[in-house]
Amino acid sequence: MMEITGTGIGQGVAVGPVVRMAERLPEPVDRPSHLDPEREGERARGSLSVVAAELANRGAKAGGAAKDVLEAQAMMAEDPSIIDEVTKLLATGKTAERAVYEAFAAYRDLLVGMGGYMGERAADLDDISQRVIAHLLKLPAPGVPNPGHPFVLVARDLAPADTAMLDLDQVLGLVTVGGGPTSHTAILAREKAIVAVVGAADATALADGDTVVVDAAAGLVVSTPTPEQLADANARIAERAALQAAPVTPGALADGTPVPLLVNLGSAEGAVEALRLGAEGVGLFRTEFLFLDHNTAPSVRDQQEHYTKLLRAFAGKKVVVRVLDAGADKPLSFLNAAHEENPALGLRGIRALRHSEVILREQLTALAAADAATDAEVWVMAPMVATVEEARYFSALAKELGMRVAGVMVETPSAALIADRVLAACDFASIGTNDLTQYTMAADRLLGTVANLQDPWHPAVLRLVGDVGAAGAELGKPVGICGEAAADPLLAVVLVGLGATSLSMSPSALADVRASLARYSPDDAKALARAALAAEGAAEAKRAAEAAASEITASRATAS
Ligand SMILES: C=C(OP(=O)(O)O)C(=O)O
Ligand SMILES: [Mg+2]
Repeated sequence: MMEITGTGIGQGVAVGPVVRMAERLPEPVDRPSHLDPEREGERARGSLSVVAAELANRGAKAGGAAKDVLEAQAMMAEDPSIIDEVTKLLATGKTAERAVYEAFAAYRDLLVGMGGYMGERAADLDDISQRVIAHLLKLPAPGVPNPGHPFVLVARDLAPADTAMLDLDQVLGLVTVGGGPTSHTAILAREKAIVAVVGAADATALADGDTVVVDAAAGLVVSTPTPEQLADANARIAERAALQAAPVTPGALADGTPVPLLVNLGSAEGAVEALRLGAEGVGLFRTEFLFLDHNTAPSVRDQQEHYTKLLRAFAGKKVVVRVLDAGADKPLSFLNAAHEENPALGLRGIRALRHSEVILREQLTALAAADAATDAEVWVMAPMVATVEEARYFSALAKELGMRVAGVMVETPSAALIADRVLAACDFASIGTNDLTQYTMAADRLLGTVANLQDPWHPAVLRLVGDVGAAGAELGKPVGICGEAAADPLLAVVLVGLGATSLSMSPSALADVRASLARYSPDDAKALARAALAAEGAAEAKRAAEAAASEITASRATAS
């Protein structure tokens, strides 16, 4: 038995055999081959066609959009001009591995030079090149493995594209060595309800085939568990399944005070599942995920189409759309391609949009058009606001372009500290606890090494949330929470006690948070908030809230 600690994502538990993600291959050494070019040519062509067949096969199995992508990749692997280039390189005495590497690299540079749609295919070529070289070297193909049975994926880290493509029938759980709790890998894992532990530095010790229990609620990975641990994990899996099957009701405290439960979405695709789980609307639509792999600004028409699809799905419900949040962990080259030493403190969010106002205007125009054509209640908000002047600027522009309700995200300590003035300049605030924690604690949300500091339970963060809540109550303006903190069932109650009027989270967290809110009255929530606020640190705040919660439950048990 071995226990590995990390940051758990969500409350789930998974049990299964480990399959490790193969590391990226090193560049093949440029040394003369000891085979003749004909023999090397046979090796290269053989591996190219095996990889092409594999990709086509995977495409056929996957269906949908993945099928088109994989089939296009399969064709690239057997492109005659690539094979010609490889043959030419082999004639100079290179090995098949090196020739494949160089031919794909040259083709890749050509595509990058063309830019636009062609440029975007460069990463696909890298992937093929890696696969062919792996086949030549008889090594496992890099990327997400496909062992043909359900497994727990262990990886150094996962690209957002890899996370987005995971086959959830096969991947029971995810353990990454790197990554913080609010990295986008973690956010996507949460959105897809993958049981995950990230920032598990010692996960490098896990080997293929080891049975592990991934306990996200405890932030633990247990390898070769005891029979008792296994039985306990399986019982918890069954318990959670029962909770997920409980009836979906609107979010409310024990006395019936409504706390609307909204969802964070990155694309319209998640709408059906979110509604099934009881989403009362969308509290954060992250528009940048639609455009992360584009290197030009999306057209107004394309955007309008995306937004219309989303708004239609949520007809009659509130949908809060965030304008593009580029920079730092969400790079968008068309908004800011400049190198920055500290991108989290750089030209990002509303700052980048102001710098390229035409992109912001186009986005608001597309959104207003989608709003006019549908029946959802659309609110729009700006990310990374740090000044009252930015709030005023955004609100005025949004209204000028036809939006009815415009607000800001409170993600910087400055916006929280003068929330009364920020809120006076717009219609609502939505607290992004991921960035607010990053900036309050001065701890990069992408860095596993400082993950222990990225804890929204920290009383410094909670105090800022309380300040925003108080300003909202004073001005009669809504204060939502859309950072991952809202997905923690007990912290959600604390946030309501601090003045949050709605909570937005990944759909997979709705059932846990709904059940938790229903256990406490508004006064209870305030008591939990007071207990957490008075603590010394994050861990103490959590323990204080847990103690206050137990007391409330105990006093209720004696009263009844
Ligand atoms: C919700 C937030 O925005 P994102 O995670 O997309 O930066 C946040 O910062 O809490
Ligand atoms: Mg943010």
